[in-house]
Amino acid sequence: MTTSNRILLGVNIDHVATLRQARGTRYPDPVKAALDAEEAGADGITVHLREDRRHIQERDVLLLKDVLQTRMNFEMGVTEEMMAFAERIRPAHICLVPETRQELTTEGGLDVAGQEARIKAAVERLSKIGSEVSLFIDADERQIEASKRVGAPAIELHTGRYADATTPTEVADELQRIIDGVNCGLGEGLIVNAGHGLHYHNVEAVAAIKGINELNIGHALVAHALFVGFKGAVAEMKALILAAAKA
Ligand SMILES: CC(=O)[C@@H](O)[C@H](O)COP(=O)(O)O
Ligand SMILES: NCC(=O)COP(=O)(O)O
Repeated sequence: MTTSNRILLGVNIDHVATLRQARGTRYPDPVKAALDAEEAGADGITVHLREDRRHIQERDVLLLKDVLQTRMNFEMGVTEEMMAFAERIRPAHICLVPETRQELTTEGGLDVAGQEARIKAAVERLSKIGSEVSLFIDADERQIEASKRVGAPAIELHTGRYADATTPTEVADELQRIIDGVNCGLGEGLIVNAGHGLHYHNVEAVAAIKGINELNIGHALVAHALFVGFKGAVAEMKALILAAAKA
């Protein structure tokens, strides 16, 4: 079981593309944001190519594939279209996420336990191209154990409920759920990542959980970048999570 306090920052650049798509312009370019993020200390770049293409486009992923110095974490729904695209791109990491067109954002984790055969087949197929496959799931023992059974080497725990919690009791309960999930995942021998809805005011408690490998953060970084620039936003977040992990 890993109890290292080294923690990685995966920078999600989806919402740089959201701004571009809002006007159909060429700017801001998520590829430029990715390169700035790397210069500012990002350990990897996360992109979610949604079925509805509301932010990231194929063009972005193809360019990133050629220019990234770190590694790509490619988030995708479990569809034939995305499986074929991933096989073409061969990203270092693939995170399988649940997806619906109507949702405002990724509202819950992938139901691995409810569709083990389908997810197992996807994990096996994507592992063949050399990608490390992770499953974006709720911090729920049933889902974590199912993730292990389907052969995924990694999981990413959905921190959205923690981020949305409003009362101190709710926040404490949701944080405890994540802590239990991390320990359960590590106990199963999985690499445990976490993300969604993390920002400058709620990230430290999650970064302080021993054994978390990587936090994927996007929306808050893009928002803060409006005021301090993308490099500044990434550097601030990186400093915050490293300090919390060491404390
Ligand atoms: C899976 C995940 O948590 C991120 O990809 C996030 O979903 C990106 O933002 P949107 O959900 O707004 O597309
Ligand atoms: N997988 C979570 C992610 O990549 C970033 O989510 P958010 O910080 O944009 O909510």
